[in-house]
Amino acid sequence: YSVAKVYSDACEKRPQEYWDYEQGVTIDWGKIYNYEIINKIGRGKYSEVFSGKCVTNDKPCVIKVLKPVKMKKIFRELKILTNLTGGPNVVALYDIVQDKDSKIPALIFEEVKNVDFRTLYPTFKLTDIQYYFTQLLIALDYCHSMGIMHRDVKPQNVMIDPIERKLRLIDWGLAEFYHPGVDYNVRVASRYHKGPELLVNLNQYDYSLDLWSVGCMLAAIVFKKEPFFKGSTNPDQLVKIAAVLGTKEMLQYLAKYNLDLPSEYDKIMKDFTKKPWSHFITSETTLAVPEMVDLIDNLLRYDHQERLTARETMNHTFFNTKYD
Ligand SMILES: CN1CCn2c1nc1c(Br)c(Br)c(Br)c(Br)c12
Ligand code: NA
Repeated sequence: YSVAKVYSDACEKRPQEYWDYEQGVTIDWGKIYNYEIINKIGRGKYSEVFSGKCVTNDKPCVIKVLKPVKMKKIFRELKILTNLTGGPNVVALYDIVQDKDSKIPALIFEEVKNVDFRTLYPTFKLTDIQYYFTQLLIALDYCHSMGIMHRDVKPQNVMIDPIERKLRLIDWGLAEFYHPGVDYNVRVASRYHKGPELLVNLNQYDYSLDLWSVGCMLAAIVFKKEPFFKGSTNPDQLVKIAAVLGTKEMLQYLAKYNLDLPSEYDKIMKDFTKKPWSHFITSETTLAVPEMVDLIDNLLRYDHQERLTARETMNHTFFNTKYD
């Protein structure tokens, strides 16, 4: 049994209609003809994404056309977006429209002039990491305080416009409301950013899952290894984590929660010694200052209960140190 260290009552202290998306959502549908598609900018498992224009005010927008999935999942994303929109560094939802014949909903968002992380991150100095990760943590502390886990934090879902120094957390399609004691689906997040809890079927996870993903993002930037844990399959993802955090430590983690190592690991798990973070420091990793290494060490913990919360992370010495 595991309960979130913070914000465990965020949903129960709000009215049922705040978090209960099962009973459907009253959608105030906008007009699809108010929006023009300009071109396709992305496609995912659950959606196709286009740059667009709002014809009433000539403002650029992003149009996320949902692929036909269960209405329950659509209701969940809509409820979460309407609860969070307007919150700090959460992508703003402008409108919800429906394609007449296909009935498929499309979400209209504010546009972020995003620069791809593979291009942007290598340019980061310590001051940029301090600035942008503070903005990301503000978004995460906000959604966690609103009783919502994002569950898909990764560079592809963090839009950054370096000109305006604007950051927006996007893609709330896997986000979920947190209730203590609920067993959640472990098939969430994207492989390289999946927390150990998802890989050992610890279903009663919480907001701290998102902080594992933040740790993965920081380690990849600072140790110049994108992604930091690169599993070829979900089971291999845990092997890659154990190769760094240690196998003995993993077994101690499993024992604490009375979990057995799922059988798919029998043939692939090896007996790894825990690596000190100094193992990843080279003459190239100039960003790996002691405060950053300590921060990563306090995020990349097997045990989700040991990880820093979003608020604790923002208050870590790394963010309060002046680097020239
Ligand atoms: C695949 N790409 C590239 C840029 N970009 C993509 N998906 C986006 C979504 Br969903 C939103 Br909402 C916003 Br805002 C931006 Br910008 C997006
Ligand atoms: Na989105």
